[in-house]
Amino acid sequence: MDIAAIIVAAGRGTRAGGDLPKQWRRLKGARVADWTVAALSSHPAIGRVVLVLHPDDLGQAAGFPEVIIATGGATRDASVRAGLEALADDPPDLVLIHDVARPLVSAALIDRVIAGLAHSAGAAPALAVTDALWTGAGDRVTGTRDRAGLFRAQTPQGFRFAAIFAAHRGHKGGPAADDVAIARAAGLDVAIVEGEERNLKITGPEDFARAEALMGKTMDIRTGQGFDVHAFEPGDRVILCGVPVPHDRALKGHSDADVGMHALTDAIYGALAEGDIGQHFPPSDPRWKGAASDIFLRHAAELARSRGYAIANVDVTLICEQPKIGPHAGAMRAELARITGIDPDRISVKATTSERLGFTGRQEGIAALALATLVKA
Ligand SMILES: Nc1ccn([C@@H]2O[C@H](COP(=O)(O)OP(=O)(O)OP(=O)(O)O)[C@@H](O)[C@H]2O)c(=O)n1
Ligand SMILES: C[C@](O)(CO)[C@H](O)COP(=O)(O)O
Repeated sequence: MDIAAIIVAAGRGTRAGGDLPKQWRRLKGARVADWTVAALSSHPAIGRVVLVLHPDDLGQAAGFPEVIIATGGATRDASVRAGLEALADDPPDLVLIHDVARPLVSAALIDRVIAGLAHSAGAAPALAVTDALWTGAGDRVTGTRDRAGLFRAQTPQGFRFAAIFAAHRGHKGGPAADDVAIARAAGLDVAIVEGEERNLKITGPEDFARAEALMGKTMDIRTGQGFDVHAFEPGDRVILCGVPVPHDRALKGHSDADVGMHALTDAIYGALAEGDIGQHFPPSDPRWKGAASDIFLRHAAELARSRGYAIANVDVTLICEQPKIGPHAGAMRAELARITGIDPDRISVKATTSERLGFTGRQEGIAALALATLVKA
C-alpha cells in the first residue's frame, strides 16, 4: 500500500502572534515544522511527504531535503489542493492530510487513521465533546446545546487518494474548515477514529507553552560522541568543519580528511546507535575518494530527522598546535549550521593544543572530539 502525507504549512498563524508564522517558531529547540515533518516522515507506513509552503517561505525548503515541496494558496483547502496536485503524476493509494500546527501527532494515532481507511473512503481523528455547550452574545449566555454526537476534529485526515483528489477538484462551495467537509460534500463516507488531547493544534500564543509541557512528559534525549584523527601530508591547506584553512601541510585521508566533520558525524551516528561513518560510507568504496565530508554529515543529520529527532546542540573540539582555529571558528559554525539545518547558536567549535605532547603536540596530525545531543518529543 503506497501511503503519502501532505502537511499544510502555508498559513500565516495570525492568531498565534509573534514575529514569525507559528510553524517557524521553536518548541524545545526545533521549529514546529521540524517536529511535524519528523513525526510524519518517521512513520514506517508513510513513503512520501509533501510539505506545502507559503510563497514567502519557499526559502525554507532547503531545510527539508527529504520532502516534496509545493506552494500553497490563500486558504487551507487551496493549500491542500496544491499538495494533492504535487502527488497527482504518481498517485499514492492513500493520503493523510495534516496541519503543520499539530506537531505532537503520535504514530499510534496515524496507525488508527490508516486502519480506519480499510473500510471507508475517509478516516479522521476526533474527540467527543465533553464540556457543556452554550450559545452566547457578548458576556451573556443565550442558550444551551446538546453535546451528544458532537466531536472536535483533528488531523491527519486520511483518504483514498483518487476519491479526495476528485472531491477537491470538484469543490465549489468556498473555503472549507477541513478535508472531511470537502469529502462529505462529495458524498464520501468518513470514519471517526479516536483522537488524542496531545494532538493539539497550535493556534493561540499560549499553545506554545502547552505543547512544550506535553513534550516534556515524553521527551527522549540521546547523546553521542565522536573521535577522529588524520595525519598530515604535504599540502598547503586543511579542511576543518567544512572550511579551507591555509596551512603548510594538508590532512591525509580517503575523503577530504575533514577530521572535525568526521568526529561530528560519528557523534550523531553514535546518538542514534547507527554505527560509524565507515559503516555508512566504506573507505573501500571509490565513490568516497576525495569526497567532501558534508555528504557524510548531511546523511547523519537527515537520518536523525527521519527518526523523529531534532539536533539540540553539538560541540566540536579540534586538537592541534597549528593552524590556529580561533579566526575560523565562526565560519566553521556557520558551515556546520548550513549542513545540519540547525541554528549556529546550537553549534560550538573550539580548539585546544596538547601542550606539545603526543602526536598532535609533535604536529604529526590533527585530532577531533565531538558530542551531539538529539531530542525527540
Ligand atoms: N492558506 C492556508 C491557510 C492555512 N494553512 C494551514 O492549515 C493549517 C490549519 O490552519 P490554522 O491553524 O488556522 O493556521 P493559520 O492559517 O496559519 O493560522 P491563523 O488562522 O491564526 O492565521 C495550518 O497548518 C496552516 O499552515 C495553509 O496551508 N494554507
Ligand atoms: C483541520 C482542523 O485542524 C480540524 O480541527 C482545523 O479546522 C484547521 O484549523 P482552523 O483553525 O479551523 O483554520
